[in-house]
Amino acid sequence: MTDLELSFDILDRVINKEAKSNDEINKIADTANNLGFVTKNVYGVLENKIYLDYMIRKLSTVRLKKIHSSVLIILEIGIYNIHFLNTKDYAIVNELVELTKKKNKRSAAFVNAILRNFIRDEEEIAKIKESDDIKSLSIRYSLPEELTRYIFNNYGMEYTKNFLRYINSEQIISIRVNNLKTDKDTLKKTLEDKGFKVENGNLSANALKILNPSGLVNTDEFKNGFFTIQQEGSMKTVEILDPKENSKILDLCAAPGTKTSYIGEYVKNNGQIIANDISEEKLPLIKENIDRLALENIKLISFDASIFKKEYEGQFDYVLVDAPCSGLGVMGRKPEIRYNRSMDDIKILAELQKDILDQAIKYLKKDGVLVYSTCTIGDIENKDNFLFLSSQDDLEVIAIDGKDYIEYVNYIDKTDGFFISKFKKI
Ligand SMILES: C[S@@+](CC[C@H](N)C(=O)[O-])C[C@H]1O[C@@H](n2cnc3c(N)ncnc32)[C@H](O)[C@@H]1O
Repeated sequence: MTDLELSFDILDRVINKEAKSNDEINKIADTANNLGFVTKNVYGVLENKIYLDYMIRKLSTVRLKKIHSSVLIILEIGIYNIHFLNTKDYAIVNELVELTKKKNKRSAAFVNAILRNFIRDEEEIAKIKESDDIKSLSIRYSLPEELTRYIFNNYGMEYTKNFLRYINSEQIISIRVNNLKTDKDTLKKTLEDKGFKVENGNLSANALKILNPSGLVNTDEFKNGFFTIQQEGSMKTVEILDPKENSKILDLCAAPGTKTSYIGEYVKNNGQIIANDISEEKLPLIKENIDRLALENIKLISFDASIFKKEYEGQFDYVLVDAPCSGLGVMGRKPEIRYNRSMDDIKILAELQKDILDQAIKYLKKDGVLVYSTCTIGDIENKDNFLFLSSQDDLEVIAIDGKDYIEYVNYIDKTDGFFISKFKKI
C-alpha cells in the first residue's frame, strides 16, 4: 500500500468511523514507507478540513454533500498536498486518480478535473472571501463556527487568532521524568546520546521537551518506566494538588492514568491512592502505566463519580477531579476533536462536571484539598464551575501563584490549553 493510500484509510476511519487519529497512526508505524508523510497528511487534512472543503466547494459543480465520502477525502488529500505541502507535481494528481478508481471508479474524471483546475487557479480559489471576521477565522483555521465564536466571546480576537494558529502548528511533546527510577539530568543525557533533541520544560521542573519525538516510545527508557509522555499543564495539575506522603488520595476520573501515576511518583510510593473511572474497560490502561512505572499502593475501581458513594464520605486528604470535558485545549494533538464537539455538548459536560464536583466535596476530610482541572478552555466548563465551587459554604479557594485559578494559554505557555483550580474543605 502506498503512503497516500495509508493516509486515505486512516482519514476514512477517523472521519467516518469515529477512530482516533493517534491510535490509527500508531497502528501503521511499521507499515508506512514514510511515517512522517502519512502523519502530515492525516493531521494536515484534519486540521484544515473546513478550509479544504471551502475550496472544493468553489471548484465543484456537485454539492459537497452529494460527493461520495471516499471521493471527498481523496480531494481533501489532493488539495492539502498541493496547497499546504506545495506539491505542484501532476504525479500526485495521477496517484489520487488511480486511488479513486479503486474506491469509486466513476468519480475518477471528476477528481482529475477538480485537482487540475485547482493547480491552474490556486491563488484565487484559496482566497477566503467572508465579511464576518469570525466566519473567516473559522474557515482559515478549520474550527466550526460556533466554537470559534465561543472562543472569541470568551477571550477576544487576539487570543482566538493565536490559539487557532497554535493548534494547527506542530505541537511540542514533553515527558515527565520518573524520579523513582532516574533523574532529569541522567535521562536527558541518555536520550541525547540516542539522538533525541532534549530541552528543559517551560512550566514543570520535572519536564523535558523532546523536539524530535519519533521513536520515543520504542526506547528502553520508556519501556522501563523512566518517563511518561505528558503535557506540562497536565503535570502542573498534580504539582498544584501537591499531595503529601502517607496521605489518602482519590483520583475520581483517572483513565488512562497519566495523573494517577504522577501522584504515585510524587508521594514516592508512600500513599493510599484510589483511581476511579466510569469506564471499566479503561482500567487496564491505568494498570499498564502503574506497572511500567513500578508504582505501588494504587487501587483501581470503577463507578460513576456523579453518584454519591457513602463509604468515601470524609475519607480523603486529597481529591482530584480531572473532569471529562470538551477537550478544546488538546485539539492540537487530537485534531478530530473539533468536529465532534458542539456548544450543546459543552453545556451537558458542564452539568456532569458539577454533579461530579458535588460528590467530590463530600469525600474530603476537614482541611482536605480538592483540585478541579480540565483540558479545555472557555468559561462554561472552567470559570463557571470555579464560581460554583467557590460559592460552596464548606470550601475555601486556595490561590495558585496569587490567582484564583490557572488557565494555561497554548501559544504563550507552549502546552495544551489547561485549567486548574484548588480548594480546601473547611
Ligand atoms: C480527562 S479524562 C481523565 C484523564 C486522566 N485524569 C489522566 O490524566 O490520564 C476524563 C475521564 O473521566 C471519565 N469519566 C467520564 N464520566 C465519568 C463519571 N461520571 N465518573 C467517573 N469517570 C468519568 C472518562 O472515562 C475519562 O477517562
